[in-house]
Amino acid sequence: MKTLGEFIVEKQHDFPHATGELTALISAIKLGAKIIHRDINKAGLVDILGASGVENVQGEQQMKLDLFANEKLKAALKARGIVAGIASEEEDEFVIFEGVEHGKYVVLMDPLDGSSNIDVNVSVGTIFSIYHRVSPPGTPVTEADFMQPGHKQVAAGYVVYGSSTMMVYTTGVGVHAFTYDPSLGVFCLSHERMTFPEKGYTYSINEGNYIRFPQGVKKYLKFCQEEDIATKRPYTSRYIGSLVADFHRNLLKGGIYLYPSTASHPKGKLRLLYECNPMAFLAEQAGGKASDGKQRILDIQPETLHQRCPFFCGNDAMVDDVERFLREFPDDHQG
Ligand SMILES: O=P(O)(O)OC[C@H]1O[C@](O)(COP(=O)(O)O)[C@@H](O)[C@@H]1O
Ligand SMILES: [Mg+2]
Ligand SMILES: [Mg+2]
Repeated sequence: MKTLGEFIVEKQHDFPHATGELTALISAIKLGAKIIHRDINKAGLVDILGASGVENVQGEQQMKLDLFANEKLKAALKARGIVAGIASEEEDEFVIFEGVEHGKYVVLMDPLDGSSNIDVNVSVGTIFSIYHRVSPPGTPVTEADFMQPGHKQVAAGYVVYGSSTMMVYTTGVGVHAFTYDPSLGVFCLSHERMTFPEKGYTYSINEGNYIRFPQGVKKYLKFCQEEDIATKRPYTSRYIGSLVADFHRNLLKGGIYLYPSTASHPKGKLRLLYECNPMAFLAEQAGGKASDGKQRILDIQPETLHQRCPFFCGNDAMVDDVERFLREFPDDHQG
C-alpha cells in the first residue's frame, strides 16, 4: 500500500503546487486528523461530547469536539512553519500565526463538520481549503488573504470519520483518497483519481425545510419523486446531516447534495469559504459541478469571512437540472 507521503512525492512532477511545502501542509491536516480520529473513537470515555455552552460568531452552539478539533488542527498547521494564518468556522476572526509571518499559505477550515452527529455516533468530518497568500510574506496576513474566490485554491479536501477514517484531497490534478490504518498510523492510498459515476440517482436534502424552499427546488424534488423508468426515477433520498459524509457517498455512488435557502437560513446554511469552496473544488476535479443555483461556486467573490450561500453539488447533470428548475420557476421574493 502506498502512503500519502509516498504518493505526493511520486506525483511531485504531476502536481502544479505539490512542493515539499504542500506535502507538509497535507501532512499537518493528517496529523490533526489522527488526533481527532483517536479521540472520536473514545468519545464516550473522555469529556469531549456535548455542547461547550459557548456560541460561535454565527450564533451556533459550539460542541466540545468542534473546539477540540479546532485547537488540534491550528497547532498542527502552525507547527509546520509555512502557514501564516488560518480562518475557521470556530474562530470569529482570522488568526495570524505569530512568528510565521514568512509563511506562504493560508488555510481555511471547518474543523468538525456535521456537529449535530457528534453525540449520536454518526459520521462527521473535517474540511480544509488552502491558498497562496496575496499579502507580502514577512508581514502578518490580512483579510484579503482569506477573501479569495474558490478558483484560486491551491488544494482542498476533507477527512471523513466514519466506519473508516479517510482523507480525500485535490491539488487540481484529480481527487485522491487515503484510508487511515490506525495499527500502522499511516494514511494509505485507497482511491486514485476518483470521479463521480456517469449518472446519479440519489438526492440529499433536509426535506424538513420544504415549506420555505424556493419554488424551483420544490419542483426539482417533485421531479426526483416522479415515476419514470427511462430515467430511473423516483430517485433515492439519503440525508446523513453531515455535508462531508453526504458528499463522500455521492462521490462514490453518484448523487446531488442540496442546501437551498430556508426559513432559518435565507441565504443557505453552508459557509462559502470553508465548506462550499473546498467541496466545489473537489466536485469539479471529480467531473461534477457545484453551484449556488445561479453561478459556479468557485467564481463567487467572497465579501465576509463567514458568509453563507445556497449550495447544490454533485453529478453535473443533476446540478444542471436544479439550475433549470430554478430558472423556470423563479421566486417572486429574493430570500
Ligand atoms: O441539520 P441541517 O439543517 O439539515 O444541516 C445539516 C448540515 O449542517 C452541517 O452540519 C453544517 O456544518 P457544521 O456541523 O460544521 O456546522 C453540515 O455538515 C450538514 O450537511
Ligand atoms: Mg460544516
Ligand atoms: Mg463545523
